[in-house]
Amino acid sequence: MSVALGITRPPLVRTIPIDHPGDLVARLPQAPPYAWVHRGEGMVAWGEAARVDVPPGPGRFDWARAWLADVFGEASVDDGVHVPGSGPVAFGSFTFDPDAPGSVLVVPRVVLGRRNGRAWLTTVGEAPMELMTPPRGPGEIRYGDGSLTAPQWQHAVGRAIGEIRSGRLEKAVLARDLVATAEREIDVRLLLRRLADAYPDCYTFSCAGLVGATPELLVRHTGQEVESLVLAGTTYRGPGPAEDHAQAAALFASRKDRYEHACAVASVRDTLAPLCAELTVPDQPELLVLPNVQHLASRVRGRLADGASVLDVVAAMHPTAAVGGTPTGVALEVIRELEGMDRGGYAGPVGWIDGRGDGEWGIALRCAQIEGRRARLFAGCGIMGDSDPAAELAEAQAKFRVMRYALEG
Ligand SMILES: C=C(O[C@H]1C=CC=C(C(=O)O)[C@@H]1O)C(=O)O
Repeated sequence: MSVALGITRPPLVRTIPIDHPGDLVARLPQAPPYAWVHRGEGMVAWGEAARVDVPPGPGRFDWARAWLADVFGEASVDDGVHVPGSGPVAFGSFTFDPDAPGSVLVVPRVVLGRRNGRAWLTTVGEAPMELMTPPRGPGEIRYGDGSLTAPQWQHAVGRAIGEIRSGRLEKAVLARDLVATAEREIDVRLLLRRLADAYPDCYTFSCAGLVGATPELLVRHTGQEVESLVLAGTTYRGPGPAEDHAQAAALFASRKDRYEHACAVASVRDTLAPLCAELTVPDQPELLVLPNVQHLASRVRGRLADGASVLDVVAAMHPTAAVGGTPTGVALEVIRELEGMDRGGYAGPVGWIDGRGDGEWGIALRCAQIEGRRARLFAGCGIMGDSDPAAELAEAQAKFRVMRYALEG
């Protein structure tokens, strides 16, 4: 199963402390970038020491774990920093649908990281020379419908509402896609720059062409500690603080949004509880205010009962009700029946894992799959029995704003 590319064996993975790397995103050379950045900290990476397409199917996380054990296991590691993210690291993106192709793991050749003010540089084998050209804008962007037009999607939402009212399920998250075509090849570094600057409270990510700024942390794993930020229930930003406040108050008072949120929290609680010796789930959600929308948010914290890695936890948690629905199995059937598209990596787990099993994985939201001059943008909404299709469409448009801004500036 060994797939390391062009690296002498055993590959030497060396991590050294470094002084002030400055802005992480600004240090990316002209190579397909890997990134996980939150409030200026995290990691950026480039080059591919090893890469694998994870075979689709129900055993994909087990397969990924075995691959990682092989690749990390054969490395000779000299880690002078010893923090989560130092030493060998893999970035990964898993498709939403376990049966869809497109899940990938990559061990970059060079990683630049910063955590709690400490910075490091990891190299696998000889660090490649890379061009430090400034990113160029993509020029004019044209948008077209993806799998469904807006009216078709509203119709699908209406059908989901019918299924919910008939008692088949309680909640389904329906998404749609838009296709953007740029004048010139899209330089992902520019998108990362804009996302990290405009959405510092989100996790700006890039992995194998999947790029976005997600507010939803599926799981952070540090030693035995795990943390998840559950989001569901959305309203708009007002034009000023008073309107913002009124929108937020209406969100907290909305039965539909509170129940939608409760479903998402329950799905996370129920999957984490058997893995954890301790688990804290807040009674009430808090408010997460982002530049485009406001969300109901619950921070769930736990202490793992045994030595599960972050990927074990990801495998147990995906898909949460924030992107699938309740009950999960029926929601996935309804999504397949009504959405009319393959979600690809959208709403799937995206993040990184290190050799100790620590890592951070988000749910790939507010994102696009980039290929050359083309970007496929995704946005979805939690549908409940009392949802209004027009309001859900407007919510999806607000969520698209993140990637539209990344492309257009
Ligand atoms: C499915 C998405 O958002 C989820 C996360 C937060 C709030 C959501 C909502 O209110 O519908 C969704 O559950 C998306 O952004 O594509």
